[in-house]
Amino acid sequence: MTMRVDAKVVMLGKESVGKTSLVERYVHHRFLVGPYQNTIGAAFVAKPIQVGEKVVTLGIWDTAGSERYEAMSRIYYRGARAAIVCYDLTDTSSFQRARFWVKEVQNCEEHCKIYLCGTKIDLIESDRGLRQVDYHDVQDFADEIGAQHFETSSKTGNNVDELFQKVAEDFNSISFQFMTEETGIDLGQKKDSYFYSCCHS
Ligand SMILES: Nc1nc2c(ncn2[C@@H]2O[C@H](COP(=O)(O)OP(=O)(O)OP(=O)(O)O)[C@@H](O)[C@H]2O)c(=O)[nH]1
Repeated sequence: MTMRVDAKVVMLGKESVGKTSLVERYVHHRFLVGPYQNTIGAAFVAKPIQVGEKVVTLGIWDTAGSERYEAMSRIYYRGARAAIVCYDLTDTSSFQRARFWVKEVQNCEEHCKIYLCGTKIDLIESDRGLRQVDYHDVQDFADEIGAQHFETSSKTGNNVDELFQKVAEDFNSISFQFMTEETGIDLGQKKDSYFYSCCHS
C-alpha cells in the first residue's frame, strides 16, 4: 500500500530520551517494556491525522540518538517541516543535547518548525526530586526560539496525542496560508519546492 505523505517530521534527541517510545505510543497506543533497544539508523512511519475536515499524513522519521549516528540524523531532518526535539526531564545532559539539535535545525532548515518535548513526566509525577530540567527554563528557551513546548509521558500517554496533533494542525494552517497567498499555485508543487530548499553542505 502506498500513502502520500504531506509533511516530513523528524524526531531528534540524545539516545534513550524516549523518541521511539513517543512514536510507538502515538501510532500504536502502546508502551513497550523490556530491555531498552537502541534505534539503529532510523525508522519511518506514516500516520494520517484528522485536522478539522482534512486529513494530514505525517511521515515520521525516528532517528538514532547515539552520537555515532549524528551525521546520519542530518540526512533525516533534511526537508523536514517539523522537528520534535526530545530531552529526558530526569537528565540535564539530554537538554544540552537538545540545544545542539535546535541549532542544527535552525541553521539548516529554515522552514522546519521546532517542538521541544520533555519526556518521562510520569517519573517526576511519582518522585518530584527526579526532575533535572526546569519547566520555566525550557519555556524561556522555547519563547526565544519561537518553539512550542510539551512535557509528555509515553508510559501513561500524557500529552502525546496533543503534541502530534499540534504538529499536524500547525502544518495545516501554514499550508493554508500558502494557498491563500498564492492562489492558482498547486499546493503540492509549492510544498515540494520547500522539501529541497535545505542546506546542501
Ligand atoms: N518511565 C518512562 N520511561 C520511558 C518513557 N519513554 C521512554 N522510556 C524508557 O526509556 C528508554 C529509552 O526509550 P527509547 O524510546 O528507546 O529511546 P530513544 O530516544 O528512541 O533511544 P535511541 O533509539 O537510542 O535514540 C526505554 O527503556 C523506555 O522504556 C516514558 O515516558 N516514561
